[in-house]
Amino acid sequence: MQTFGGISIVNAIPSWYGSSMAIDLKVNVDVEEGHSTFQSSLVKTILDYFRETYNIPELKVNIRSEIPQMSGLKSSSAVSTALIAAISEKFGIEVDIPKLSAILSIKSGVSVTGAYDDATAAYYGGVSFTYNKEFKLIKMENFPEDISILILAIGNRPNIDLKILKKYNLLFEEIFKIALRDIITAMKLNGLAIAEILGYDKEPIISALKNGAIASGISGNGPSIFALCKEGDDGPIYESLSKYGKVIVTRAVEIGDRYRKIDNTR
Ligand SMILES: Nc1ncnc2c1ncn2[C@@H]1O[C@H](COP(=O)(O)OP(=O)(O)O)[C@@H](O)[C@H]1O
Ligand SMILES: O=C(O)C1=C[C@@H](OP(=O)(O)O)[C@@H](O)[C@H](O)C1
Repeated sequence: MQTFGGISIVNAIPSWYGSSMAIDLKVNVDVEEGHSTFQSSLVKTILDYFRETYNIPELKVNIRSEIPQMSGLKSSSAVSTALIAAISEKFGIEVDIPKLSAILSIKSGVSVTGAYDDATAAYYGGVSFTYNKEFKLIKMENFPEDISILILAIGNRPNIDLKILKKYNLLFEEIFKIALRDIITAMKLNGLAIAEILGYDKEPIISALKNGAIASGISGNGPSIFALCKEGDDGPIYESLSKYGKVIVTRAVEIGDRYRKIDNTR
């Protein structure tokens, strides 16, 4: 089963309201009967849930991922929705895939709110707007087509105290309201606020903005940085971000792209 990584529009930790967009970094997960030697805490929690609830046999899990881990690019939600989808398809079990992903992400300790915003975007594609406290999908829409997305992909997030974000609930609830009508302004405000609050180096962000980015900031809890620009304007931004590390140029994934790709192979 294929799902997608993503970048943040609004981080859901402060106010439970979150928004995330799917990008073209793919995760593919398949399962077969057998035994896995190593399982991350997230994978183990999902397998245990299905064994205990539906009495399925032991499974070997094969994960192929283009998403750097511990980087704020939604690796955990992409892996968890893809694994839940692969298991439910193999055994004909009907579940709400993004909701179960959120519940088991909290249980396994990899997520604070369950990241239902990330799970819906990872699974359906497009841009999600959610209220994670109630696993409520407020709306989904597509990202503007003529925007390029650059990512300074930085992995191995340092140990940061995420509880501090809760103090800023009113600010992020306001950013979420802005996101409902203006995704790009909200991404910029959210990305800058997260950088300030969590104490990340703002130099690459400032440099991207000076070189023509219409928005730049931290994705998720960081440390990865995104920059957006009009298609064709990416050259100077790419150069400026490259001074700090590996830059990925990617595109937004539209709602239902996964199904269109499957259809194309027929
Ligand atoms: N490619 C992967 N394979 C197995 N488990 C993964 C993978 N990516 C994420 N996870 C699980 O999710 C947890 C959190 O991953 P992380 O990369 O921090 O996610 P995010 O970028 O969504 O914050 C990891 O500690 C691991 O348990
Ligand atoms: O743990 C959580 O509930 C969340 C973690 C963040 O994402 P990352 O895990 O990608 O940092 C955030 O953007 C998301 O809205 C909610």
